[in-house]
Amino acid sequence: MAKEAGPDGTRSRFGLGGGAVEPTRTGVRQRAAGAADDSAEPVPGDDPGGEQPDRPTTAERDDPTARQDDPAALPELADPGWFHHGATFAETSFWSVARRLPAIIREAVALAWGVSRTDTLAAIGLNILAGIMITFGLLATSTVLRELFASGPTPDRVRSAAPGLAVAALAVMAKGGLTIAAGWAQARLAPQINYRVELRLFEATTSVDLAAFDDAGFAEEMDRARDRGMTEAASIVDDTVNLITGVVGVIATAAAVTVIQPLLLPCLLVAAVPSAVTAIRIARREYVALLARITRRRRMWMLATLMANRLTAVEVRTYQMRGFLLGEYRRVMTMETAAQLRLVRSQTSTRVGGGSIAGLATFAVYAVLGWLLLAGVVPLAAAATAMLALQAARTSLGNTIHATNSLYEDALYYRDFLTFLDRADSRTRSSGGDPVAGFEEIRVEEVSLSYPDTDEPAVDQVSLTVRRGEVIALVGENGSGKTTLAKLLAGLYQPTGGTIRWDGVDVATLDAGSLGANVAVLSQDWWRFPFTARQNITIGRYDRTDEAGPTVVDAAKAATAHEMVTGLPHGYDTLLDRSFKDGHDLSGGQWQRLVAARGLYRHGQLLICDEPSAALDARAEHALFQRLRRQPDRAVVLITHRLANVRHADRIYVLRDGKLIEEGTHDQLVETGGLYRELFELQASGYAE
Ligand SMILES: Nc1ncnc2c1ncn2[C@@H]1O[C@H](COP(=O)(O)OP(=O)(O)OP(=O)(O)O)[C@@H](O)[C@H]1O
Repeated sequence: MAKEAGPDGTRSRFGLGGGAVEPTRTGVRQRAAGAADDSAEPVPGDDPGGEQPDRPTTAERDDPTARQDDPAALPELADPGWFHHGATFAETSFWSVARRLPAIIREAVALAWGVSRTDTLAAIGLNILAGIMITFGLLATSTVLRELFASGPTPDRVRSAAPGLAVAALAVMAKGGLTIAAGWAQARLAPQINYRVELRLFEATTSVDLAAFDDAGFAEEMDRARDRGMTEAASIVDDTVNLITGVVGVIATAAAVTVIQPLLLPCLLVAAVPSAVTAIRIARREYVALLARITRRRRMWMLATLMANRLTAVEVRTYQMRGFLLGEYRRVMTMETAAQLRLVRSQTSTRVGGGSIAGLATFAVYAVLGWLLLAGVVPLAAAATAMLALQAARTSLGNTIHATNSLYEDALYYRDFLTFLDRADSRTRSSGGDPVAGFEEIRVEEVSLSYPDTDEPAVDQVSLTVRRGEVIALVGENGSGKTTLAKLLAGLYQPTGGTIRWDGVDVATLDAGSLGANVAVLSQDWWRFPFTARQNITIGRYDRTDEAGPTVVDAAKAATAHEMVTGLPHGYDTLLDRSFKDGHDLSGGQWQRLVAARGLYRHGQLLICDEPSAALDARAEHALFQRLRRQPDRAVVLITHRLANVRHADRIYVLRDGKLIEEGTHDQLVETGGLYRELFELQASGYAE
């Protein structure tokens, strides 16, 4: 564990904290003085290079600045989330790899078969044929040597060796040609697999329930699947073909060796085992180390994105955050680099140990061969061919071990991808349920929602009614639950309590897709989609073919975006992304007009507007709210802190701490007195003064 001074010259926690540095079976862990012994916590398997996250002491947790200057002290990174992967450690032993290998190979072949049968057959079949050529070549070489070492005049010996020589040359040529053809098929598989797998990942990420994104574990798994898991699909197929090629090579040479001298076969195996064990240990360490470092790596990516991003560039400069961000980055990097150095050190010692044993084994093999030669058990020509065969076998064995090693390692990452897909599937609402064409009335009955890992519900037993043709408003202070309630109404979240009914039918029994098709949301957290202005408006109904709903221009006009868009260099076809050539950007308010146009173009029967005018100027805001007035064919749910805009709502619901505390028209609520009146008068007083 690194104990040296940090980049800013301060001493590490181990020098300052007064706690004991506690060696564990798996490395070194800090035990703070007076802190409870945490040795009861699970310490998974064999940790490469002592990869244990440091945990903050109670005092450090209470005072986040306590370890501020300490490069090894990153309390936020001490999240022991990776302990959840404890089971993985148990599954990475040598024997469990050996047991899992057939299943991995089956999976890889099925993956390849799924994208192209021809290429799969060619990649495997041609490599097997190439292997057979090795046996032919070796046996022909043996014949050639036997003829050459025979007694008689040289020209006669050469003449007798010529047919064998021709067969050996043909075998080499055939092997070369077959290997190239197999390589072509193998190379063709990779892009096809990548295409299939990437598509599968994004099909999953775009279909999971929104709630999954509130779960940090899910986000981490998604990052792991994207970062490594997804890209390993093509690798495991590649590794499998290489493994098959290697095994075929070993069998081919073993067959030749058996013909020459069967006693040499066990020697081959003895020489292979140490290398195989070493390679698998190294792969295992690498993977386990990555698991342990994943939180830190995500933190680094996040910081890297903040420092190299056009969207954050302004704030980074205006708040002069450069020093802070670089400091944070250095702190994480210091830990990350130390972890990598520890890994490299432990990998090297494993390699040294394994390499020495492998060297001894090879020496033993050559000694046995020499003894057989001296004892006259094998003639010279056979011994010479055996040397060649052993050399070829060693190469094939080396390739086999390398392929096994890569296959095993890549399969661990690929399993992350598969695990993520399973997790995503379990968090995706299954399609089905009754289709829904619209509604007359939506009833929210005693609905609650608690976010994961929170104590208080964000929405707490709320009941309300939205009817077609009405405008209702949700009002309340920050964090009172308005947006959460709106997301529940939009079907983006499933209530953790209570029921939402569309015309008396529980939405849980309705088809989620057709329910969503009736909803349009002008979200508070809108995104600047890097497409053209037209696409930015139509993206919410990109496949609309009928005349239902406004045209692009009508929607843009209603949102006071039309003139702004026509003023762009290419009008509606202007690309709104400055990071591409001819790309353009808009002001915050201009973007919000476009977002409003997007919502109006979508033409949902239920239109939810969450702070739709926060960035709009007075004229644009006025125009937008005129448009959001009562319309017979749809219901509008308005969320805004500008209470003047909700005066005309049919009903105003006032929320506090997730609970519904007031309900009525503007006049009724002002008349009754309460939070609404207080907030309204506060705003009105600003204008009156
Ligand atoms: N994704 C989330 N995960 C966990 N808690 C959340 C999440 N989103 C919101 N919350 C919490 O739920 C509560 C209600 O948040 P919500 O966004 O619904 O409030 P709001 O009334 O819309 O606030 P504002 O007026 O600031 O937009 C808050 O305490 C907030 O911290």
